[in-house]
Amino acid sequence: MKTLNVNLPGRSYDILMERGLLSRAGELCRAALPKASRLFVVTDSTVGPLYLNRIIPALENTGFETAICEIPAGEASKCVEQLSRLWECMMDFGLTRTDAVVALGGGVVGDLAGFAAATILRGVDFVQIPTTLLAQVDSSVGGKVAIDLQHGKNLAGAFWQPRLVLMDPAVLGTLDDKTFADGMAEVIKYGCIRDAAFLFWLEQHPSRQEIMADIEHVLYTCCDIKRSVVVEDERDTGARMVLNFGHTLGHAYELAGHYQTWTHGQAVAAGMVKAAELGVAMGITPAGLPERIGVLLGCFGLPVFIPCTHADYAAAIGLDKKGAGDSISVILLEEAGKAAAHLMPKAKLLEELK
Ligand SMILES: NC(=O)c1ccc[n+]([C@@H]2O[C@H](COP(=O)([O-])OP(=O)(O)OC[C@H]3O[C@@H](n4cnc5c(N)ncnc54)[C@H](O)[C@@H]3O)[C@@H](O)[C@H]2O)c1
Ligand SMILES: O=C(O)C(=O)C[C@@H](O)[C@H](O)[C@H](O)COP(=O)(O)O
Ligand SMILES: [Zn+2]
Repeated sequence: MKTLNVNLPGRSYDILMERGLLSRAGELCRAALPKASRLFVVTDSTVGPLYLNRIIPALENTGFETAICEIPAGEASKCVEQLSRLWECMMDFGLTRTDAVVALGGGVVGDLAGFAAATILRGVDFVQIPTTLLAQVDSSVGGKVAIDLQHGKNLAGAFWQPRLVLMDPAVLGTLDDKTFADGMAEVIKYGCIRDAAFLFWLEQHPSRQEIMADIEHVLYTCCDIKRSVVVEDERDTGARMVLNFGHTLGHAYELAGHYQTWTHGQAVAAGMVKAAELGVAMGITPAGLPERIGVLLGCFGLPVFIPCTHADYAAAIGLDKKGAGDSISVILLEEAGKAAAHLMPKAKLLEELK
């Protein structure tokens, strides 16, 4: 089993990766949650029918009492109505402060269940069991939990670290190609921002089949980068901002498509290419890098361009959490494998996007 530790003071936790780990969820949750007797399992309408029959017996066989809450699959569930439904169901179940929440699903389930855990009874423990590639390489690690508001993406949330992250790469076998590709957008992001050798390795393995043949290497590399960045800057005030490469513009594309036309992974893909082009125009990113990233994204069927109005760009820039007054930190590539935040006036960024 591969293990990484997210070493944060008072809330350090392990990320465990191994094929077949789902069946060992009971013993592993028991070790991480010694005081818990009840586990509130949140999943979605696609993942539940696929994997609950393995998780629930594993949890109950180690003495946990469980309740299940299934949300409709999809981004629309990252909303205040589903959050409130989870809160009420947790109270129906009799959840106490020593109990815990289990998020079994993709980034939507993890973000929503994590925020419910952060807020119910002023905070209970939670465990992430990510089932998409995106959730395994990114959203299950680092403690950003949130829901979307009508104004925009992830606008109500918290920093609330899980007690344990359990990754079973075997579950990726049931993903459709489009959802697998969404995860590849974030995988490619890690190569762009922190690891030129990994970016090169991805270029030598440009298909789902080749990635899956070495999936433990991919999960470990991405989670190790995320772990190191989060440990340096848990609250996203400096170093962590590089994880947002492609996201300011990506969130604009998600907003422009009302969170239905473009998935998060697709929007981030196009956002990374646009941010790289912006970097070239500003003399920060080497020429040719946007095309290089675009070719790799294209190998997985990800979009390299998404049309967006000036008004949608303006709205997303105004809501971006990297904003400070009239300025915003824009994440640009200084070379392949090296990203940095550049503070600039929001008006100048908007001008550059014209
Ligand atoms: N918290 C963070 O740090 C962070 C990081 C990146 C993304 N996110 C958020 O994550 C969300 C996107 O996550 P996502 O791409 O996992 O989307 P998702 O959770 O909507 O999952 C995508 C689809 O795959 C299905 N699915 C999940 N696991 C499956 C499996 N093993 N087999 C078959 N189908 C499966 C789901 O039911 C859903 O229909 C966005 O809301 C994004 O903002 C958060
Ligand atoms: O963990 C982070 O930090 C990230 O920025 C990871 C992103 O991939 C993720 O999409 C995150 O949810 C974006 O957060 P936000 O602060 O831009 O809402
Ligand atoms: Zn993201």
